[in-house]
Amino acid sequence: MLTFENLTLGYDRHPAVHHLNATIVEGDFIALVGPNGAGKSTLLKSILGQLTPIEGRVVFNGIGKNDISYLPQASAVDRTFPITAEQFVATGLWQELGAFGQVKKHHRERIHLALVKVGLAGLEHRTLDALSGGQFQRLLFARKLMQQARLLLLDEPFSGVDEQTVEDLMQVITDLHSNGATIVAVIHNLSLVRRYFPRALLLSRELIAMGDTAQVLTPDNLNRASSLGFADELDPEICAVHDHA
Ligand SMILES: Nc1ncnc2c1ncn2[C@@H]1O[C@H](COP(=O)(O)OP(=O)(O)OP(=O)(O)O)[C@@H](O)[C@H]1O
Repeated sequence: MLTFENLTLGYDRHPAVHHLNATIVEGDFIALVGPNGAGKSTLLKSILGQLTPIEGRVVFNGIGKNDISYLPQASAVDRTFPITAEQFVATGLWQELGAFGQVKKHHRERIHLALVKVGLAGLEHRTLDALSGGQFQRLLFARKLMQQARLLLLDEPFSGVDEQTVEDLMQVITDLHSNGATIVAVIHNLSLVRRYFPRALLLSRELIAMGDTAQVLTPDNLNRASSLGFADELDPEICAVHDHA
C-alpha cells in the first residue's frame, strides 16, 4: 500500500528521519513507536504530502489522497468553533456531500450511530467547548467513522485521555481494521502497543526495527532507540557521518 524508499525528511535541510526503507501493507495494524523527536509525526506528514522529502520518496500503491484519513493530536484541533457535536461529526461527510451538500435523514442516522459507537449518545447538541477532553477525543473518532477511509493515520490519539476512553476507542480502531481499514498509529504507551498492535515500527530518526511487535519492542531495540533519539538537533554534517559509519 505504501513504501518508504530511502526516505529522508527534515526541516530547513536538517534531517529528522534518515534513509528510511519500509513498507506498510494493505490491512496492516501497525504502531509507530519511538522517543520524543524521533520523527514519527514527521513521517505521517510526509504520507499526507505536507512535507517534501530531502531525499527518497513515498510510493503509493493503489491508493489515492482521498483514501487517507488523518487524526491529528487532539491539542491541534480548535475547540472554540461554535458548533454542536452532531454538526462536527457531519463535517466528516464533506468528501461525500461536497461543499454545499445537505445533511439528510439517512446521514443523520449514520451520525447518530457513530456517536453511539463512541459512547456519546445523547450529547448531539452539546457545543464543542462543553465537552470534556475524553469526550472530545471520542467525538474526533466519531467523525473518522463517517469517512470510511482505507488508510487511517492516527497521531498519538490517546494523550491525556482516561483509561476507559482508551479502551473504548481501541475497540473502535479494531472494528475499523476488521472492516478493512489499514491502521498506522503513533502510540507512546508501549503496553498498549503490545496489547493491541500486531506490528510495530520503531523509529529513532532512523529505522531501528519493524515487524511483529514482540520482536520489535525488545530491551535491546528500545535502548538503541533512546540512545539515538535523545541526540537532539543533529546538524546535517553529523548526520552524514552517522549515516555512513
Ligand atoms: N515544523 C518544524 N520545524 C522545524 N523542526 C521541526 C518541525 N517539526 C518537527 N521538527 C523537529 O523534527 C524532529 C522530529 O519531530 P517529530 O515531531 O516528527 O517527532 P515525534 O517522534 O513525533 O516526537 P513526539 O513523540 O515528541 O511527538 C524533532 O527534532 C523536532 O524538533
